[in-house]
Amino acid sequence: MTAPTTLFEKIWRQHRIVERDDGQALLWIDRHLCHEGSFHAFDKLARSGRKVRRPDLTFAIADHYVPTRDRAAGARDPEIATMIRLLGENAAANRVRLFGLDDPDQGIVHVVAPELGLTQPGATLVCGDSHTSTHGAFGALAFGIGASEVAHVLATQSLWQKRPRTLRIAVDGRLGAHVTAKDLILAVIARIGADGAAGHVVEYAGEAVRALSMEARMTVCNMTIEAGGRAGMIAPDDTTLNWLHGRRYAPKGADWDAAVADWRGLASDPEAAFDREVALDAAGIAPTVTWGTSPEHALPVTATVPDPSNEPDSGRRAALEAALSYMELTPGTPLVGIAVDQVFIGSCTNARLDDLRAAAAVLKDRRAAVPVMVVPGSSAVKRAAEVEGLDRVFRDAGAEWLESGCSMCAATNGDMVAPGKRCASTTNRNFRGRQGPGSRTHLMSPAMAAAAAVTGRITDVRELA
Ligand SMILES: CC(C)[C@H](C(=O)O)[C@@H](O)C(=O)O
Ligand code: SF4
Repeated sequence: MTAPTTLFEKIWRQHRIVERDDGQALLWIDRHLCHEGSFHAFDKLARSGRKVRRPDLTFAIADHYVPTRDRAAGARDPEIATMIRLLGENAAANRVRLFGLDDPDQGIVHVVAPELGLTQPGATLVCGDSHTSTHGAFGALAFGIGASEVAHVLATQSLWQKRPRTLRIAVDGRLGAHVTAKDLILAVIARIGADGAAGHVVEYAGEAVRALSMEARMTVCNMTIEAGGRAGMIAPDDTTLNWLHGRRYAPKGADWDAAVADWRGLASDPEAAFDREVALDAAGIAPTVTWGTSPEHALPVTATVPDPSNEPDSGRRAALEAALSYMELTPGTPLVGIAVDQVFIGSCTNARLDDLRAAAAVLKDRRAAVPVMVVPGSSAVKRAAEVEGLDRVFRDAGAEWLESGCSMCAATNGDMVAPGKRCASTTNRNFRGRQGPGSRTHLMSPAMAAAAAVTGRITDVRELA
């Protein structure tokens, strides 16, 4: 009898080329995704006279710098245009498949790779981007890496990694009406803290997680990094296999059957031990929004802005005070009713088809009271949404329907929230200045962001008449 093992351990062992006594292992990497930020690594590779070792396992996708308006004109800002051009040049020089600005499959790397079937159960997948944790939703071991690691993977298709610890987060019971994966993960982060999963690979389990769609699972795994986690993962099941079947890069025919036979074994054994376990009750989770400048500053929308004077630890008290002052909020103010200047529906967290459907369901036959940008997660999501008429719903509500990319999530392409303005956003980070210098961000689900659009205030979508 072999000892019971976790899903993480199974993938780790299958990819380990060597493991040293200090816990560092050299891992084989099945998929490497690159966006515009990878130019440093390509430079390093070129300077050492090397080429990409496995161009067939490397994919380049333009997302952070792409314009969301008037795309045919390209990026106007020369520095931004250079970033997009460099990705294309580096991909071409290394015979790497590029999904560039004009590609019908362009989109945010963490939306596009799953859509194309590049993300597969049991695989190791890396990208020079922290939200690579998204891909763990398929039962892959997927994590973000730094620039020198990107260069290492480009050159060798392998990577040294320190063995992480394991944390299982079990969410049992059922989520209530209008309570989504975004609320679930914000509630998790509020509970364990922005560094609560540091050094750990998180496996999400439990009835509420099993009930989530693939899109929703990606939302959960995406934000694992906001709890400091190395990676997030969910064991593959019928939901995963049904979603993946028939996608462009998914195995076909007999290869599919063989892959499925392997993937069916990818679950933590019932007796497998985790370094830590956390349990939550889904029924206790309300629509959740952030009030501060860290994703852990999240509360049920029915709550009030916290009072730092209740915090006994002086360091933490000062941090809360600073967050409130940046956000220009007063302790005790109900979250419901806080006026927002604009709404952003987009990002690798919440701009898949399901997310756009949820936002459109709220905006249907209503008008937005504030400016709203809707940026689909990929060009394919955009087309699919248009087939369903979601673009009409958004436009009729007065929202802008734009081209896919990271856009106002990190404001790298120039789409920004103006200083001092408050944005209800479906993104994953509410750091100071994240959506532009001086911007104020409230994270929430697509349905909640749509509700905020309708009233111009933070609104409990369950109460929207
Ligand atoms: C630019 C990129 C490296 C960065 C990340 O690592 O996540 C970005 O995608 C973000 O969301 O902040
Ligand atoms: S959408 Fe936002 S979080 Fe996702 S990769 Fe782009 S900038 Fe990062």
